[in-house]
Amino acid sequence: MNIHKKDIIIIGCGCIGLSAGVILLKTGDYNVKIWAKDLPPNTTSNKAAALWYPFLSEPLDKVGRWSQETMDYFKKEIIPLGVEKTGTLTKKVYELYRTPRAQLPEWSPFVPSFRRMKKEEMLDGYIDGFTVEDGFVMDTDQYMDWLVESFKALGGSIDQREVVDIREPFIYADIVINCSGLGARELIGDRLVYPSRGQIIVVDNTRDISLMDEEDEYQLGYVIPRVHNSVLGGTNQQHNYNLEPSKKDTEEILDRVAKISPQFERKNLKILGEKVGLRPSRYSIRLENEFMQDGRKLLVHNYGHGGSGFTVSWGCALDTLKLVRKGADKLKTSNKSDVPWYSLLNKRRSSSSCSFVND
Ligand SMILES: Cc1cc2nc3c(=O)[nH]c(=O)nc-3n(C[C@H](O)[C@H](O)[C@H](O)COP(=O)(O)OP(=O)(O)OC[C@H]3O[C@@H](n4cnc5c(N)ncnc54)[C@H](O)[C@@H]3O)c2cc1C
Ligand SMILES: CC(C)CC(=O)C(=O)O
Repeated sequence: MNIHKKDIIIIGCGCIGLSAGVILLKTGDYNVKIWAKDLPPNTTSNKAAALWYPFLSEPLDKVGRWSQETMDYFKKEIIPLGVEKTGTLTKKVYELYRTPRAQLPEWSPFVPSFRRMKKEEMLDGYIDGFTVEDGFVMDTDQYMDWLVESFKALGGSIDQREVVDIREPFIYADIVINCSGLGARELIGDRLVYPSRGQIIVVDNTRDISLMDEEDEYQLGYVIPRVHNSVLGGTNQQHNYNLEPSKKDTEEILDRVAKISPQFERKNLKILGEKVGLRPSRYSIRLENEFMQDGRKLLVHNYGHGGSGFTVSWGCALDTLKLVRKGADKLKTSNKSDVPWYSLLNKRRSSSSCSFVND
């Protein structure tokens, strides 16, 4: 531990916490520890498809910028390392519609390669669609393992521990980054974050393009070919905490992808497994500073990424670094005469729970 560097504790070891940790460590200015209740492969992140595609996350202008910054980061820092190392493949992304779409996705101006699909690219039964020529897809477990390895190689350390009181990590560090995903509901009492249950089916590899029929944002039909297998999806069931795969959902997903193209009919597929994850949904991704203990401690919130955690991860990590730099300069130094803050713990417990500021 280098005493000239500021200590930072990140709560959360999903794609958001790990990406933030890598960016902070790359500056050389911080000692960074991750504290997390669940580690890969037992995080929501590990249940993702995962495709670069902004989905179920707001605000769309910021999601557009974060998605483009993430795409740039993947192109410069991850794709060149090779698919064997990171499990990441560049992938054309197609979104198909059976009805005409007047409205382009609001994030599209931020993605130069975004365009409407040409007639000749359409599949039977579809009359409109969009494509992103330079998207990418990750074999999620392999990518998460690479993220953990990268974080540790930069000097980061990971403690598997649950944080019951948000004030606890501040005993050890003046700066804490809250990347707790859905856990923010309990950790800081943010009832605005809620689960959107997603179920996927892992199958033997299919044809080499990503296809999504998003006619209905709750009953999704998508096929995402990855390095070692393909993912079929999906569901979007709000406020549903069930982590067990549902037979009914599997059947309905198989029916939906069969409608995309006959090649995805059940008889042509070999099912390898099913996964369920609870997307940390929120009306708006929370990425902001909160000063604690009379301005002596800095809590940076980075949670609520819904269906886009991987798609915005590096853009949000770069903004987290900006927030840390901005916030650290404003921190009041604790002087000796101060009452040690943890002696307020009991007093504090009798007052209202941790408040949080809406965006
Ligand atoms: C089926 C499915 C498919 C998806 N597909 C895609 C996709 O194709 N592309 C895409 O971009 N996104 C996709 N997503 C969304 C993506 O998975 C999420 O947005 C992302 O995983 C959120 O990352 P996170 O790090 O915030 O959360 P998580 O991965 O849930 O990590 C949260 C971490 O915080 C820890 N934690 C929480 N509370 C506490 C506490 N009190 N104390 C200590 N630790 C705590 C947890 O243990 C965990 O380590 C998909 C999601 C699902 C479910
Ligand atoms: C292909 C994507 C729409 C999948 C996704 O982001 C999700 O299911 O959350």
